[in-house]
Amino acid sequence: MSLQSTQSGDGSRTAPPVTVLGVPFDLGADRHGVDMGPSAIRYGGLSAALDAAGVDYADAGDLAVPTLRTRADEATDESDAKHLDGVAEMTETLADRVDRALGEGTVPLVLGGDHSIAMGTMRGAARAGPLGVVWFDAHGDYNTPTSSPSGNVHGMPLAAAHGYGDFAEMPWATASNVVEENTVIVGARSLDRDEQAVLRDSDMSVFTMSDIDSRGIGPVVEEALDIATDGVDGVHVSLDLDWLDPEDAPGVGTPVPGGVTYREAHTAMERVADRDAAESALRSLDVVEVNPVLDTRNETGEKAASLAATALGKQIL
Ligand SMILES: NC(=[NH2+])NCCC[C@H](N)C(=O)O
Ligand SMILES: [Mn+2]
Ligand SMILES: [Mn+2]
Repeated sequence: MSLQSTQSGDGSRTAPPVTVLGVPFDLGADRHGVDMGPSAIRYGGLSAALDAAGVDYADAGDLAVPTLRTRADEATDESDAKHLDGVAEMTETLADRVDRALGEGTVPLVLGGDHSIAMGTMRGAARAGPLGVVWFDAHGDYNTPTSSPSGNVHGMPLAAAHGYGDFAEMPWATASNVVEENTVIVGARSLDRDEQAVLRDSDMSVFTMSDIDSRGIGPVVEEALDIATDGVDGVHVSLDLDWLDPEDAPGVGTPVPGGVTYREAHTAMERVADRDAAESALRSLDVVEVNPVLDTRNETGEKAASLAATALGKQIL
């Protein structure tokens, strides 16, 4: 199976094609509406942006996953993490679909949905071999059912992928080829107390907003990519739209003031694209947490579309 981009006869690089997968999933979060994220990103100009980037893509439509709406009549489960059975079903479905997209020689671009969908993307992508992760997020998403203050699984996907804590007993949730040393969180500014302790002691790297303030977005993302790609042959990039400042991206369920600007986010995605052009580093990408119900005229959906295209090579000139 070839995951690498191909080298054309004249020596120029041809980027691998992209499979767009919508995952209208919201069982990992409290705020209704994030299930409409894939529609909002598509309506926000995704295909035009990918065309402008010269990306060869196919939109595979939306995956069939359970949602708050389809489960409205069901009693909520009593566990510390809400809707874990629904998350398990989504994870399995998405992992298989991502695996298939990779097997076809494409890079999956997964549109969320709340951030728990990254469990499925990483589980699928990691089947192809050891995987680094760059997690652009206001949050650490390193809670467990025991430590979570909310019980919302969108605050847990990184811990789940690593099989950390309670997740050690949930093999369905883990992505065993995700390498902890190659896992990097960028732009964190809202960490729960237990998350702080775990992240400090772990082999992961965390660049906070204050690192970005003092060093600048470009150098921070370059170092994050160095760490994530070191010794592995692919990275998963996960872009939570709440990474951006709520002034720039209001359509998210858990906004945190003090985030990166839209321009800084583009710079970050440009660095991802540059690294991919040089090293074929990008195995998979997900763009999550866009909630059009909370948005202003689909501003966040449009920005998500544009940022995704930039990560896949769209340039200004
Ligand atoms: N992907 C996200 N937006 N996660 C938000 C998590 C918020 C908080 N840390 C929690 O566990 O509930
Ligand atoms: Mn997140
Ligand atoms: Mn977040």
